Amino acid sequence: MIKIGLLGCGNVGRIIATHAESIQVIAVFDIIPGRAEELAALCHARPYTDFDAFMQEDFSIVVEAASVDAVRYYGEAVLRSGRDIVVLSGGALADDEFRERLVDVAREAGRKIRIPSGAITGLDNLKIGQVSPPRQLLLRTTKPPASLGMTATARTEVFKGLAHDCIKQYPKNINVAVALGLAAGRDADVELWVDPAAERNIHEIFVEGDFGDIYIRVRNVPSPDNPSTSYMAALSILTLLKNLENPLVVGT
Ligand SMILES: NC(=O)C1=CN([C@@H]2O[C@H](COP(=O)(O)OP(=O)(O)OC[C@H]3O[C@@H](n4cnc5c(N)ncnc54)[C@H](OP(=O)(O)O)[C@@H]3O)[C@@H](O)[C@H]2O)C=CC1
Ligand SMILES: O=C([O-])CC(=O)C(=O)O
Repeated sequence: MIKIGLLGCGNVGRIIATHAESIQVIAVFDIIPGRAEELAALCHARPYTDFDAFMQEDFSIVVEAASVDAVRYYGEAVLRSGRDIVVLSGGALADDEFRERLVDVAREAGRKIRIPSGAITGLDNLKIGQVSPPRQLLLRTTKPPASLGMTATARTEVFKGLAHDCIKQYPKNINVAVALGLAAGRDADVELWVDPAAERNIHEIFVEGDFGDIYIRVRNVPSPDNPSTSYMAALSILTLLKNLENPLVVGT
């Protein structure tokens, strides 16, 4: 069974801890002591609020479900310790300098940085963009206003521009756009909308290239404890972990 260290004991952390069937959560880390203790009790792990102490535990992979800042603070140390890292807050990698350094560290350490598909689908074959760059790569995301901590009486566009700029303004809401760009090999265009009539987090992906064109619409159920995070994101991590040691690899 894969032994994991869980970095972040919020909404996604809780779902992972309560569905840990093909994995063993050894240790959990959060800046808030009560959250770490509560989650540790759920999955019989040990709780930590001190990162260095957390890293002394016996796990082979760290699952980050915390924040863009957490990836920046701890990503390098995880890789240098000889562990892989699953990064859900992939927005951290929108910063070219940081991403290149992290990839260099991973290469030197012989480890992997794994970006799950998270709250969208289609990342597998969007990687064809690395071979044949797409002419269009657009993510249109629509969320209930409360997800972004705002109120609105009508459908409103709150951001239009590039993913690497959008993530600076909305680090808890648009990690998906950065993942999309990392897969396709170019920064994605983003439209971020709030809609008081929206009951789901909707991600629409538009791609056009030499291969033809793609339209994907994902209508995600918000997570029980954090409406800005779709439930699919936690399922995506659980699936990634379940397949880590499977010799049969499906998808590009
Ligand atoms: N790529 C994708 O498709 C998706 C990415 N995400 C991202 O995944 C992450 C986790 O989501 P979710 O579980 O819903 O978020 P939550 O806010 O519910 O949980 C995150 C937890 O991590 C803690 N935390 C934040 N920063 C640090 C840090 N530096 N060190 C230790 N603990 C920290 C938070 O504490 P505090 O509350 O005090 O900040 C909180 O307890 C978010 O960044 C989210 O944006 C989510 C969905 C999809
Ligand atoms: O990408 C993110 O940060 C979160 C998101 O949009 C979702 O969960 O639907």
